Amino acid sequence: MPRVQAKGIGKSFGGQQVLHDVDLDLPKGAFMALLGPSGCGKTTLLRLIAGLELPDAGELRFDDRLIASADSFVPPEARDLGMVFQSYALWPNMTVRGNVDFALKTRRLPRAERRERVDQMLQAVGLEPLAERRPHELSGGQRQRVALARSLVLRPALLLLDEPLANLDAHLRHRMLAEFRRLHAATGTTFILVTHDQDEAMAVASHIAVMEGGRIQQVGTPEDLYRQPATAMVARFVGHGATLPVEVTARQDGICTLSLDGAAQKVPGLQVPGRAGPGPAWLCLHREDLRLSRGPGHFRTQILSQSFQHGRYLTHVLPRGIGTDLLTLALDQPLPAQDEVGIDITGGWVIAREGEAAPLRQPSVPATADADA
Ligand SMILES: Nc1ncnc2c1ncn2[C@@H]1O[C@H](COP(=O)(O)OP(=O)(O)OP(=O)(O)O)[C@@H](O)[C@H]1O
Repeated sequence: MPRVQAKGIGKSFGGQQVLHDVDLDLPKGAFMALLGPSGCGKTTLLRLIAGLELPDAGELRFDDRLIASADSFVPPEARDLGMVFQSYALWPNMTVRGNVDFALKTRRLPRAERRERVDQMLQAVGLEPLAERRPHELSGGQRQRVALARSLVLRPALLLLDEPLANLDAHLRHRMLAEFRRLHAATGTTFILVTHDQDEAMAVASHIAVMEGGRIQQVGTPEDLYRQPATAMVARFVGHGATLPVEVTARQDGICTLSLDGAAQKVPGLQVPGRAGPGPAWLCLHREDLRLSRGPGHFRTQILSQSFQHGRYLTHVLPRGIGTDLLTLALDQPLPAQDEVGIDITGGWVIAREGEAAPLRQPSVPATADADA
């Protein structure tokens, strides 16, 4: 279970730089999600870790071992890793058992040991009853489990998962996420999952690296990213957040005093935890930081739409004259669209506005509990 470290990784394709100075430090046994919008460089970073691409700059290490740099390269087959793709790439003419057994066979393991390992793996992913079926006789979720079993049967130190659930429906995705968590805990293998779906990343990962435009924006636990985003991009991307432009007037003991920055409304004297000193800042909000006010509230908003979900009315409102982000509240009652309502701010997190231009460079990743196990 290697610690995976990337330092200053750069990568271009035909003159287009797709990774810029990427630093990553992944503790042993972690479950990391590489999360970001389409085209931000997640798959390229994963392929570099796999050895399917070469970095133009920087270094990649597994523990203290140099795996790739401008002038050294350990080939994929010598990296002790498994990889699962969106397309499961199973052998269509082989049974489930045959697919899982195949790599062990090519490694010339004794028959009895192979049988035992395949049986264990099929049991672990719940495919024992389907062992003699061929891929075309399986559902998408079952095929995905064969692909997982086939990678894990080799007992790799590192498992790389590239959008492995993209072809599954929402129900199956949920079940497979639970399966990933269980297999991660049972095997102790370090997992790296590429996804553009923040709910998926939050559901499984012990650590998340948020990427945009080929750069790492922030690395941290799901809680870190949700409660203390480092940039406005992270604040908006993770946990369906929103940001309002504010002016911080003072900061003491981690509490910022601020006024909302709208032309139409000035709300001085709000106090919210955060990291920004005096000057322009973003107030990062989630729905639990907002409350419908009985009076004018901290600021006025216009109701744009409501939908009924999970027993509550999800209500999207547009602040009057403050920023451009829509805010979402979960209310117990329906309200007419176009109505103007006051909102109170009850929580949130404040970051400097220049934080957008200068993402955190050297993210520090707390070790997992079993990091050195
Ligand atoms: N082999 C290649 N040749 C040229 N350009 C490439 C190559 N691989 C990736 N790119 C470009 O690099 C950028 C990053 O691609 P990458 O696949 O890493 O993004 P991603 O974040 O995984 O996106 P998605 O979620 O859509 O898969 C994109 O602009 C893509 O077009």
